[in-house]
Amino acid sequence: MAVAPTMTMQGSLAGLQQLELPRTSYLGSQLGSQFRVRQPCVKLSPRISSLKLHCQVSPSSTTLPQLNVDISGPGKPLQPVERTTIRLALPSKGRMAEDTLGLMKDCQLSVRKLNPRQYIADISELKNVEVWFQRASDVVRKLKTGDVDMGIVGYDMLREYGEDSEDLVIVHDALGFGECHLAIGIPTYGIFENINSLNELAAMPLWTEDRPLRVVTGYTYLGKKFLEKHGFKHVQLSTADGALEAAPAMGTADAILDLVSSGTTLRENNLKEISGGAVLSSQGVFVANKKALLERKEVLDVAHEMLERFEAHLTALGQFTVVANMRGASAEEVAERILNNTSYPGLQGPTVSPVYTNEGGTANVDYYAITICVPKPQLYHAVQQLRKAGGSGVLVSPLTYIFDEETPRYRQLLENLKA
Ligand SMILES: Nc1ncnc2c1ncn2[C@@H]1O[C@H](COP(=O)(O)OP(=O)(O)OP(=O)(O)O)[C@@H](O)[C@H]1O
Ligand SMILES: O=P(O)(O)OC[C@H]1O[C@H](OP(=O)(O)OP(=O)(O)O)[C@H](O)[C@@H]1O
Repeated sequence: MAVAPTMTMQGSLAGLQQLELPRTSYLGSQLGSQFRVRQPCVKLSPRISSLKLHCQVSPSSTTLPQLNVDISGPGKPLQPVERTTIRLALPSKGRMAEDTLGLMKDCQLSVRKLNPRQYIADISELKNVEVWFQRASDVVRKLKTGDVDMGIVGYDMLREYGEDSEDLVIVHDALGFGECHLAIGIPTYGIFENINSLNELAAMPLWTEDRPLRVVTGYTYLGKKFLEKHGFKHVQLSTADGALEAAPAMGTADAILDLVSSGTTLRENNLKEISGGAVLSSQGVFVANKKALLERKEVLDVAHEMLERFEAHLTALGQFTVVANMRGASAEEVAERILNNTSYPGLQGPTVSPVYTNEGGTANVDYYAITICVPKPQLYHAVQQLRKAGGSGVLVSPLTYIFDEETPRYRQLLENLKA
């Protein structure tokens, strides 16, 4: 992809209050070339003296070029134009994109892209919500600036690009996909053969100002903080976009700092993890811009609804409803038998209800139906316990959603917003 030179518009912005860049507009006539603009709308201060437009263009490309707008001059920072729509940013590619859309679908949130080439979609169940597909790093950046209100991203990316910003607040911290950890990897051979902990790595006399420990990583913010905190004095961090595991064998780095999931990539490249070398554990998280939640009730309401749907689905994952009939003297007696003889009483306790038969149209108080909820690995054990306690006709069905009372996560969110 060819990179176009930076273009600068100077001196023409004297009285310009607002520059509208609708998604579909072309700035061709002004710039002498055609650019489709992503940034929907920005407001400029009249004190701004120059506008720089950088972009990547490929005449043959079918994808939309990215346009970044930098403002120079003594102007005030850009203020996003007030908008009434609620923006949700989702990862545009890779495993996180697929898993995120899978979660949304499982929660009955249908993300509809009007056109596969577009970066925007809607959700039929959530009116007034715009979905913007972005690279993970941009999801975080745009959450920070308030250009989007909510987003889903890996916790690793949130920490790396969020840079501990107070403008971001986690609404759900465990979406159940993208599970991995960020860790140091060093060679299993050569001078590292007997190095098995971070302390041992830091204490190697080899590292000096002239010959620092060279670490290649996509996580320079987290990596720098982590290594400094653990007493590394002479470190040189470099970045690469992928295949970091090749760097030590190529001789371009001593160690890597990258994501590990199964550990296969490390192993197959003769690298190992070391004790104390894990920076953080990560999985998909649901994040929001704090100001948007505090100042726009409609954003908080949508975040609440999405949180409830996520919780209901994730709590139910791997749980089964078990229904059995049981003879008994009374509902209380049956409930007591369940509580005393089984390990799975249900959410608050067993549901016990009388079974009505056709005989004479009266309640047959001898039989009760009981309902409990059991995690998948314990299913067979639970059925055995129920049978022992007198249960028969046991029916098992998977649970789709568990909507509990107000979720602890929502209470926590409200607390965090007060802080
Ligand atoms: N091996 C893995 N197992 C599980 N989750 C992973 C793994 N590798 C990465 N992830 C998670 O998926 C996210 C995206 O990783 P992936 O490698 O798919 O992105 P990418 O396509 O390289 O991203 P981009 O190019 O947009 O920066 C990571 O930030 C992390 O949260
Ligand atoms: O422990 P493992 O299960 O082997 O996974 C770890 C690998 O997964 C990620 O790469 P990915 O497969 O996303 O490719 P990438 O290097 O292009 O990001 C990560 O960067 C590691 O290389």
